[in-house]
Order: sequence, then C-alpha cells, then structure tokens
Amino acid sequence: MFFYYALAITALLILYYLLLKDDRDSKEPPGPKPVPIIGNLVDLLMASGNMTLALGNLAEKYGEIYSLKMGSKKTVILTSKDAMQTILSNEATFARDFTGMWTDRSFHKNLGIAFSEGEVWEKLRPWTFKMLKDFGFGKSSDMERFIQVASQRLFATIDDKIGPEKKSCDIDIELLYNQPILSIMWQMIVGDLSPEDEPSLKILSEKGDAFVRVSIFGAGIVIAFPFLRFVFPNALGYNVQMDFFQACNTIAQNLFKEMEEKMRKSPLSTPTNLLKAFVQNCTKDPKIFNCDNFLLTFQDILLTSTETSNTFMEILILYLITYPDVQEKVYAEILKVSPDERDLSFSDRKKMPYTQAFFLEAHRKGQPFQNLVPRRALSDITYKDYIIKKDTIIMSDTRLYYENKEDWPDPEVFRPERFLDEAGQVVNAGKIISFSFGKRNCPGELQANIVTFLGITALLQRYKLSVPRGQCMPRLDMRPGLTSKPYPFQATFAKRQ
Ligand code: HEM
Repeated sequence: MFFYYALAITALLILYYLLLKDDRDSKEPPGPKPVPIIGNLVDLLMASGNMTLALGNLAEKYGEIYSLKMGSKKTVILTSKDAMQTILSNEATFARDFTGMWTDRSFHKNLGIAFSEGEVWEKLRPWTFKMLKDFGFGKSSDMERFIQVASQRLFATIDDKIGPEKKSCDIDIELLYNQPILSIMWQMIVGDLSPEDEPSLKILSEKGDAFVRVSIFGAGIVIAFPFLRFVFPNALGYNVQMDFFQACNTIAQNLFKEMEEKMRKSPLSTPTNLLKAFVQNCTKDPKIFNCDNFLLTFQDILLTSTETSNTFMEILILYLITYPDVQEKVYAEILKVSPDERDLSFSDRKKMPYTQAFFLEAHRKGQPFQNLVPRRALSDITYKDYIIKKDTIIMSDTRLYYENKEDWPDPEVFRPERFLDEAGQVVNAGKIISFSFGKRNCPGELQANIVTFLGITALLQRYKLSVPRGQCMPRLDMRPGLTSKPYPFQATFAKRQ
C-alpha cells in the first residue's frame, strides 16, 4: 500500500514540477508562463481570438520584446522598430523556422532561398537577384514591358465583363492580381510568355489561389504543432499546400529538363534569362546549381512575390474606393505626368509625390506583412539587457509600431499627407518597415514597388473605381493568413472616357 501512495505522490510531484517549471533563463525576455505541451496558446487565445491582434495585445503588457512558447518552441516577439531593426540586422538571425510543410516541400533538404541557410542561402540569394536584375528585374524598361503584357490581359478580361453595351461592372477583388503577377514573374524567370506556357500558368494560378485560401486557416496551430498536418491533412489544408508544391515542382522540372536539352545542343549560347543562366552554372558549381535547387528557387520566387504583391494591390484598391478624394488626387497626378494617356514608366513616380505618399500610407495602415517572416537564432543574441537563446524563433509584429501615437499622430486616420512636407515633397519614407531589415530582408522590394506602381497607375488611367452602388463600405480591418489581407470585397470598374 505504502508503495502505491509513494508512487502517486511522486507522480503528483512530477506533474506539479512540469506544470510550474519555467525553463526560461532570467535574462531571457519576460512573458506569460507557459504550460507543458501547449505552451502559451491559452494566453494567446485569451489575448484575442485573432492571432495577429493577440501578439500586439500581449506586448502591451510585456513590452517591446517578450517571450512565448508556441507549443514547445521557444519564441520571442518583437514589436518596436528599434528591436526589429537591431535584432533582424544581426547575422545570427539569418535563419528560418524550417519545420512542418516547409521541410516537406524541400525534400527535407537545405534548398532554395526563402528557407535555406548557410552556404546555399549565401550563394543562391545574391546570385538569383543579380540575374533577375540583369535580365529585367530592376531595369524598369524591361519590367514595364512585362507589366504591360500582364495588364493588357487583365484589362481585356475586365472589358469583356463590362461588355459593349455597358460602361461599368462590379468585380471581385480577391486574388484579382494573382495571375497577372504570376505572369510577370514567369517572364522574369523564363524570359517570355508564349502560348504554350498558358496551361502551366493556369495550373500555377489555380493551385496557388487554393494554397493561399487554405493557408489562411490554421496557420497558427500548425506553427505550434507541425505534426498536426499529418493528423488533420485536409482540415489544416496540408493536402492542398502539398498539391501546389507538387505542381510547381513538375512545371519547374520540365522547364529545367527542356533547357538542359537546349544547352546540350548549343552549349555556348549567352544566357538571356534566369533559367538558362541557372542551367549553365550546373556544370561549374553543381553543389549549389542543381535541379533540386532550381525547383525550390522557382517555388520561392513565385510564392514570395505573388501573394505579397497581390495582397498589396488588394489593399491599394480597398483604400482607393474607400477614399474617393485620395483616388482623385492620385488620378490628377497621373493626368499631369501623362496628359496624352501614354503608359507611365517607373521613373515618373518622382514627379508624383502624392502617389508615393499614398503607397507609403497604404503600407502603414494596411500592413500586408504584419508579422514579417519568422527567423531563428543561430547563436545566443544580446539585445539591451536580454538574451535570446540559440534556436529561439523570432517573430515580429509591426502593428503596435504603426499604430503608436508618438511616431504617427492620429494613427487611426488614413492620411497620405503625413508623408509630405510643406513643400509637397515626400518625407519619412524610411519609417515604413514592410520589407524588414538586414541582409535577410526582402530582396524583391524594388520589383514589388515597380509592379504595384505601374499596375495601379495603368488601372486608374483606364477605370474609375468605386464601391458598388447599394453595397456597404468594405471592411477596413485585415484578416490573418500568410499575409494580412482585406476581407473579400467588390469594386465597380467604370471605363474612363
Ligand atoms: C508588397 C510586396 C512585398 C512585401 C511586403 C514583402 C515583404 C517581405 C518580408 C517582410 C520578407 C521577410 C524578410 C525577413 O525575414 O526579414 C520577405 C522575404 C522575401 N521576399 Fe518579399 N515582399 C514583397 C514582395 C516580394 C517580391 C515581388 C519578391 C520577388 C521578386 C519577393 C521576394 C522575397 C524573397 C525571395 C524573400 C526571402 C528572402 C530570404 O529568405 O532571404 N518579395 N518579403
């Protein structure tokens, strides 16, 4: 009998120890006490039903940097610009949370750009973005051509919907720009867009849209408990996500094989696009330049560029219809630089300060990437009096920074003028942090700016946008997901005379 009592007491003591144990070092940032297995999920849920709001709400109690446990993962959350800028610029944070579907999609190997680290990341990221720049990305005249092709295709679809009899029609904005942006990226990787490419683009676009839709659901839970993807693969969207990756891989593999074949026939031809340059490098440095790494680079470029830029386009359209006076001011600048309705070029933006201010304010208020992309500490890091331990996941939340009254008087108001000085020139552009910090920041910032500037100005040259008659004003809060995006809404597209 005594033995069983002793056993029961020991079990209770172990349970008590586990429940109260906090494996945090006193120098680690403060935070709510985690419980075994689920970590701080209850604290997050109690802070808000919306994960992206919950992170900010906890920061109000614990400060600009605090600790949480996502399941068993040690995590710190950064909420001030100073903490993000200092910590994310530290090279000891140039790694990612490489778990769950991110490892499955890359065959459990260190591949590609967005989730790789060490030598692969150090070589592949600068090489890829240099090539994209040499072959069009960043040279605005080539980009302009890519964007014109994509815009013409989109306008033809919209005009078709309006029809010959009418002057306007209502259009769903959700994912409207996914396919046009995808086609721009395709041209940048492959060099052009031929009719034979259309089926591949259609598959990527459809499966990409499905990927984005399911990835909204369950994003938080799967981060904390990656194994759940195998337990509930349908409910958590895992099957759809893997289906998209599989489709990307099949298409990228075919492109790679076809190019290998072409290069065998004429090995000395000069590369004119990223794909060709990649295949050509395979003989020189096969450790980095191989088919697996091409598949993941292809996936990464599509994944990182399409969803983010499409979300930002949705945000821009949302604000243009919600604030018609802002739309009129942007349109007035378009007319001023292009009275004869010629296509704008990226360099025109220098003569359009209000439009630039509109884009900056849309970044501040819309926050397309409110949580940036989590990093992982490669070694212990010191920030002020705190230590972030090796292998801690580092998450950011830009909301409190963008909403604080010291940096932004009247932060709740959408007011592009806050980015203009008295002479009407752009100021404070450096206060926008959507593209993150340090050498692991977003390498596509310039390209994203070119695509969204030319995409929106071409749209406004052709159509006046408004809230459809009889419909309520669209919601201005964002829904959480891979990016924070507007809730589905419609806009009326009326052809300008
Ligand atoms: C409005 C549009 C965009 C926003 C707000 C955005 C923002 C971001 C952010 C916050 C990160 C994470 C950086 C970090 O960890 O510190 C990132 C990563 C990345 N972005 Fe963008 N991005 C946008 C568009 C693009 C475009 C158009 C491209 C490609 C052409 C691109 C390519 C990438 C890549 C490859 C990474 C991973 C970088 C790495 O891990 O080294 N992004 N982006």
